[in-house]
Amino acid sequence: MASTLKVTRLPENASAKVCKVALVGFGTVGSSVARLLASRNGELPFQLTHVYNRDVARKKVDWVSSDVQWTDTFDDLIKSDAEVIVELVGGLDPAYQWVKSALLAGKAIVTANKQLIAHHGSELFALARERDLHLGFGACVAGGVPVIAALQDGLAGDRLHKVRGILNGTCNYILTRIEQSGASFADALVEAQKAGLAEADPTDDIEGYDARAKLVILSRVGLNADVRADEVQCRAISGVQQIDFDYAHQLGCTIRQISRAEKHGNKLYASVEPALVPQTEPLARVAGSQNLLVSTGEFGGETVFAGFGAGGNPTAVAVVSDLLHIARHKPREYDAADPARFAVSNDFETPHYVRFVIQDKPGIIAAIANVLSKNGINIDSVLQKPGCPKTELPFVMTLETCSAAKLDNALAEIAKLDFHKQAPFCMPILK
Ligand SMILES: NC(=O)C1=CN([C@@H]2O[C@H](COP(=O)(O)OP(=O)(O)OC[C@H]3O[C@@H](n4cnc5c(N)ncnc54)[C@H](OP(=O)(O)O)[C@@H]3O)[C@@H](O)[C@H]2O)C=CC1
Ligand SMILES: N[C@@H](CC=O)C(=O)O
Repeated sequence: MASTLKVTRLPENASAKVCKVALVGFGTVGSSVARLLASRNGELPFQLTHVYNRDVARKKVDWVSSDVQWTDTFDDLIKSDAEVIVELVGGLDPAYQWVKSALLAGKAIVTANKQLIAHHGSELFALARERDLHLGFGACVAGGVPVIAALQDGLAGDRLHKVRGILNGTCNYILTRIEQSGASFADALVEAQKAGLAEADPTDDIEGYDARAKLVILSRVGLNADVRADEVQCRAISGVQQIDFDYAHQLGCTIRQISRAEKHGNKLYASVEPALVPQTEPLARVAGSQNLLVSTGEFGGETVFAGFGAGGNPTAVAVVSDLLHIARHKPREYDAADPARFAVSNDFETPHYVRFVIQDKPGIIAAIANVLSKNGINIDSVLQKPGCPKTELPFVMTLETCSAAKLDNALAEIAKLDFHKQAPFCMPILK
């Protein structure tokens, strides 16, 4: 059956049909949305009516139409005739209260706030549904890459059971800068902040909380699994050192922050952590602030989505696309069915990479091997770069497939041995 393509054109007197939009937050994304709307003035059916920000006077710019009202009183928006409130402030407080009060006042919402949707999505979707209002959140995951729409609509015909991806542009930027030019972690983070990629508090990026919120949203939308963010284990990328890239390359791999969720029976296996990725995988070729998501379905197999996952302009595209969706469509049910509650585990079975930094002496490998073997874990290889100082010697063991929980137990015991100069650093190796 041929599929149909609906082409929407604005009528000549488009102003009669414009949708009034108020922006909440005029930072990286908010100002990029305003810029995009100004640049496409006349092409898009929107009129920007308000810009809200704290201490708004310092935010004013001359390229925004003089009709726009700049305010630092949120209530002005609630009382206004704006039909859509675009929340681009971030965080839970006061964004949650603002979005809720806007829905209660009959305003549609578009947000890029993944923490808000991960933590309060169920309640806000229910409220929007009850009031027949849109709640667009396409910008919450993967910036300009339309993964929410793709999982929700494009792949709705499949039964998805796994999503795996690079969901944080800041971490990917930092890791590729360390890998490609030997930049320090701190310098690469400052660059990511200057480029408008990082969260207001970059701990969210580095510790994995940003990617975790995105994974929770994807689990809900793609896997129909309802899990809480605090149930998903995160490990920071700050433990990754230049030497890990050297060893990873020797193993035919690179290192990326990987977010993954897999349904097995009534359990959702989920984690966000740095991992070794074989160079042959599409995930290994993702550079800078790009994101990539691989979804796996029972019928359609693997589907890959990639593009810029952070930054003002790509995210503004996702926001404006949600606005267009609102302008073009009636509100619709977000969930075909409410997602089911899943127990969460991080106990993936994978091969692992463990880096030790030790004060050298005889018997170290034997001592480590002894603990591993007691825990039923098999060593695959031992790598040691020549020429490192014996007083602070880094070497790596790769381990055959074993449970993450079993390895954690073994490493807790190994960490008590007396030769460590740094705590052992462990990453899964993706299969
Ligand atoms: N940057 C990106 O690449 C992406 C960001 N997002 C999400 O978009 C949202 C906005 O991010 P981004 O634009 O980068 O963040 P910014 O920090 O650049 O912008 C946030 C804006 O909101 C204002 N603001 C923050 N808190 C308050 C408050 N309590 N009252 C009034 N104004 C407030 C800030 O004002 P002030 O200047 O005073 O701090 C700032 O202008 C976040 O939810 C983020 O996770 C999503 C995808 C990509
Ligand atoms: N800080 C986030 C911004 C986009 O969501 C990231 O780096 O991916």
